[in-house]
Amino acid sequence: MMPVLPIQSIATTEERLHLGRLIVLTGPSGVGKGTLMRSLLKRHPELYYSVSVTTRSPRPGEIDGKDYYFISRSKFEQLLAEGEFLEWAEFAGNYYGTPREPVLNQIHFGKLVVLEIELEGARQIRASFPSALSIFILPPSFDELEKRIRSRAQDSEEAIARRLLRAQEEIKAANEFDIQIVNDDFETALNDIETVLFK
Ligand SMILES: Nc1nc2c(ncn2[C@@H]2O[C@H](COP(=O)(O)OP(=O)(O)O)[C@@H](O)[C@H]2O)c(=O)[nH]1
Ligand SMILES: Nc1ncnc2c1ncn2[C@@H]1O[C@H](COP(=O)(O)OP(=O)(O)O)[C@@H](O)[C@H]1O
Repeated sequence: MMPVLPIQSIATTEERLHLGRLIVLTGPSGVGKGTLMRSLLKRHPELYYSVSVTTRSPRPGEIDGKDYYFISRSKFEQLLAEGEFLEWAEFAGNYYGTPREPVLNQIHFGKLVVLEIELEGARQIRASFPSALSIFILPPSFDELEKRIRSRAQDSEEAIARRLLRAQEEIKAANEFDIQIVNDDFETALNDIETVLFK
């Protein structure tokens, strides 16, 4: 049997990353990142989706440990101080972060790891891991983006307004990322992502 070594003793963070691949999916809130991600995972169960930590309250139907790890602000700040996040950001009044170790371990074992994160976090990943592949999802129009956020009907009017304001800024950053995909027709966008990842 192969001896099981702690990952930390095998390689540095950057060396570990070169053994697998890190994919970043970003774009404004409501553009369809989560829906695309769920379909992608159904079609490709071999992908590893990194479950984020957040201080936002769970929405109806969301499951702790599956959609997010829901934690308090003070716990988040403690984890942050302990260096437990690969990246993190404050978005619409809440903290979000990617747990470091599970992601690095999966990459080390050769998995394709996918992060679905907002702009600031995506920028941090680009800066710390230049070998990561980043995909920016664009809406067909701003009006359509607003419709999608409203149709979800799970956020307060204030939260919707904050997301829309932020979305305008985020869309301007699309060109910073390796690939831009417009999520107009859902199947087409999903196929485009698959082409980037697997072909
Ligand atoms: N930086 C960062 N952003 C995250 C993380 N997890 C989720 N997000 C982003 O935070 C934003 C808000 O997420 P959420 O509250 O679930 O709302 P929704 O994506 O609009 O449904 C989205 O743009 C997510 O992609 C994370 O770990 N780090
Ligand atoms: N291509 C599409 N056409 C129409 N509606 C879409 C499309 N993609 C996603 N949606 C819808 O838009 C809303 C926001 O999608 P969601 O995945 O929650 O976005 P995000 O994770 O980027 O915030 C959902 O109601 C979803 O069903």
